[in-house]
Amino acid sequence: MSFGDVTPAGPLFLGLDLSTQSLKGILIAEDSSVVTEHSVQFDKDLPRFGTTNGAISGPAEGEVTSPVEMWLEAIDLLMERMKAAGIDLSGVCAISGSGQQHGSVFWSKDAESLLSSMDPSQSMTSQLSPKAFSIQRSPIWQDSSTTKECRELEEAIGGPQALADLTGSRAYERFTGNQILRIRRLFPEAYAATSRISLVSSFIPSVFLGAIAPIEVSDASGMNLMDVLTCKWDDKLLEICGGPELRVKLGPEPAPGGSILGKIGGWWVKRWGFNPECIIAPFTGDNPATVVALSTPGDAILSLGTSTTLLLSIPPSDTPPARFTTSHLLSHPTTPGAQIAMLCYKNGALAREQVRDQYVGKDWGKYNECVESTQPGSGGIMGLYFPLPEIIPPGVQGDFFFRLPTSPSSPPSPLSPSSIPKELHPRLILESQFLSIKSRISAILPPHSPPLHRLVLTGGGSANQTIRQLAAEVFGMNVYVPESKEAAAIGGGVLGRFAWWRRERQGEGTFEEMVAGMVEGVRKVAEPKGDGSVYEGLVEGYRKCEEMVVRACDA
Ligand SMILES: Nc1ncnc2c1ncn2[C@@H]1O[C@H](COP(=O)(O)OP(=O)(O)O)[C@@H](O)[C@H]1O
Ligand SMILES: O=C(CO)[C@@H](O)[C@H](O)COP(=O)(O)O
Repeated sequence: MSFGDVTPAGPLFLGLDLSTQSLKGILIAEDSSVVTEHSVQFDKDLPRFGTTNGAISGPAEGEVTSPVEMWLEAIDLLMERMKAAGIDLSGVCAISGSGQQHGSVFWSKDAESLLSSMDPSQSMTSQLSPKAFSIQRSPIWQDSSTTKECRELEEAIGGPQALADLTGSRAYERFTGNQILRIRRLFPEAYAATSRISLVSSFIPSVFLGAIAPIEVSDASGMNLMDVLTCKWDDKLLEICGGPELRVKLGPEPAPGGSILGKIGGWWVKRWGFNPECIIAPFTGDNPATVVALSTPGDAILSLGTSTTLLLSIPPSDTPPARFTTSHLLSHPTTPGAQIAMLCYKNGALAREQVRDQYVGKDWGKYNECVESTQPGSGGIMGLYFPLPEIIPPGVQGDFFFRLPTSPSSPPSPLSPSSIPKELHPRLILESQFLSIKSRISAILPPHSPPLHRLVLTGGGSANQTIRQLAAEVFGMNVYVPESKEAAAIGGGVLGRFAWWRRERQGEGTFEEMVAGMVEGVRKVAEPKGDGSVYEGLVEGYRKCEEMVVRACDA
């Protein structure tokens, strides 16, 4: 939806989400209602980069990158599309947003001068790329090439639990500190030529500011470089991953959400008609931004984008929450002392899409018919699908099928893929993906937490009513969705609004005070039928199948 040459009066806030497959731009009003949405799909709209679902695999084993020039060109194109839709950007008071987590951008020594002197008659892409970057293809979260670096980091810091206690996570291949360690080892010249390193979430505000922005606290939690409780860089981790020069390359200590990084650069005012008083606030990771947009105490948020990600808000407490080697704890983007518990799966929407294409054709309608024509529990068959090396459980890859035993003391029996009826696969992947999450939720909830009472879905897959209904059945919760499935971009708009709202109050006020009394922007779309006993009874069976998959992959 977009307005012609009439843009609503009143302050507007632009939220951007630079995710794996696309760049989304959402304009929201002061009450966080959506005014207009636009997007750029990387594969379809920018085919010259040759990405598949926004990424390039290889050449090294496990290597997955995205061209930074593609991200720049997507921003240029998004602005063109918003202008063509008649959006008057002079009403935008603040810009913030989100980026896919863990991805890294390596700026060259010419970057700052190039950023600060862009000619409004030229595109950003033509002026910044490739000269502003010492590495042209940015490692992203789907990369799994840094297992060796992960083990080195854990050993140097005292083991996976010690690293999780310090940073909120054990070492993960996609986490930026391990990516930096690998780049420093394999491409020392490029590393030496790097003046600054950004996350995707600090890369975007840099181009709006015309200067390199600091990394934001919540997204910094996805690097294995920051103390998750103090929100400061940890010198020992920096030394291990990037040497004595890394602190300079990372810039200042991570910036909290709701702060003001500066005003928009002159290039944006002259080329696109932004108000010179428009402020730029720190962007955050797409998942923390989703929490900003949707989180209400007692809600579980499930993002069904390229990654499947479960998010739980953890309020401030006198005792820091436990950290685990099987999940993530992130600092909260807007509330000091609060955190976010996160489970993240690499085989999310693309795995579901692959099952759709392989067994029912490129048609979500047919996919849904298969789900609805098969029974809950799939007649005792379990299917686990990991086309990419998975994060949870770590390192497993391939498709695995089992028949659950009738006796709880017996193990599941492996089945051959050829024995599985084609029409069962759409249900099998949804049930196993959701059962994996269901089997882990209670472990990541802080002790004495109130029971979760709602599941809020977002991301591309949340548009699918069949998936919504199956989620309600598996989790035994009422399912809600926001006005737009682009919660990360909306969260970005809300972050910009928060920075603007605080400036209006001379820097005073909390995020909770700002959102208090706001209309909740979610609606109920599904509720569980029956007593949910089918899926409660399948959790242990799922766990046994997963254990067999881990053993088979370790063999
Ligand atoms: N009707 C649908 N049913 C299930 N999945 C869908 C549907 N529509 C889109 N998707 C999935 O949504 C994914 C894109 O989600 P999105 O949240 O935009 O991704 P990201 O933000 O990670 O780039 C696609 O990979 C696609 O498979
Ligand atoms: O790695 C993670 C979180 O740890 C992923 O959630 C990325 O942040 C990608 O996000 P999407 O493209 O799936 O939105």
